[in-house]
Amino acid sequence: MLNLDKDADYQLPGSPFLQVEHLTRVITARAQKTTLLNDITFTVPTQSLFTINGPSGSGKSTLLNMLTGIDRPTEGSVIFAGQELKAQSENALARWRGRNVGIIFQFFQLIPTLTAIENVLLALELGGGGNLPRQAWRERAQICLSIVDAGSFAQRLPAELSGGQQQRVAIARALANDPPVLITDEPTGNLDSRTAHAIFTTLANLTTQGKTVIYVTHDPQLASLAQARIDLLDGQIVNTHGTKATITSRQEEVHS
Ligand SMILES: Nc1ncnc2c1ncn2[C@@H]1O[C@H](COP(=O)(O)OP(=O)(O)OP(=O)(O)O)[C@@H](O)[C@H]1O
Repeated sequence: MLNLDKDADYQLPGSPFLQVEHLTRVITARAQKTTLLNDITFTVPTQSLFTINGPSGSGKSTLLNMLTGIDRPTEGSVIFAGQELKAQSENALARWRGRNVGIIFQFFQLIPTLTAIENVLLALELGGGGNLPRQAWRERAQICLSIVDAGSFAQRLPAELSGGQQQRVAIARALANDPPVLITDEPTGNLDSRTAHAIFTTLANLTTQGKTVIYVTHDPQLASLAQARIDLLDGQIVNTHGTKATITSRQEEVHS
């Protein structure tokens, strides 16, 4: 199990929270090899909002699955708060994910028969309650909803909420166990542009509360609002901003 050391250097804003080194993912099917990711190297600064941007098919989801330990690299490594992910067993990775990573999806994936606060409480139940005693969970769930301006929706079912409101509840759910990092896959892809910007701002504000947010999007305009980002194309990094990364196609180190 990965235990985060609250005093370690990676907790300082701007230091690397996540390091991805020479990551390659190759799939072999019927004797044919397909390279989905090719020699990806970058770092995500602690307490930043970091975007991974690229068009459909560029490798964003493949990369996310490596960052969350759902899939394993063919070569290279993912170093999360100083510890390499692939060194752990599947069970240990699943437990680690439950405690350390809040995941937010494009289609919210709230349980339709549970109210907003019950959805957050379920995350506490599944994630062990973030080291809080059970009697403190309801208060914690309400705080998480309030942090993302969803406190007044606590007793509503998902069907009684707009898309943006549902996504706020989903962010509250991701915060429930107080993970240091939130990973979001096209969280605004299903929302109109005004709501998308509001959700982006909400996620960006969480960096001031100690969270590192990794935000995957195909929207270059939203991506450009982030403090740091990489742009992917055909499984390679083609552009980078605000972080140390290697542009694969040119094979050069960039410090910006
Ligand atoms: N299991 C697989 N077998 C073969 N090819 C795959 C597999 N998974 C993904 N791919 C291919 O790898 C490339 C990257 O896919 P990926 O889903 O990571 O892209 P993406 O940027 O997330 O796209 P989108 O924005 O449409 O979700 C695509 O060309 C896809 O067809």
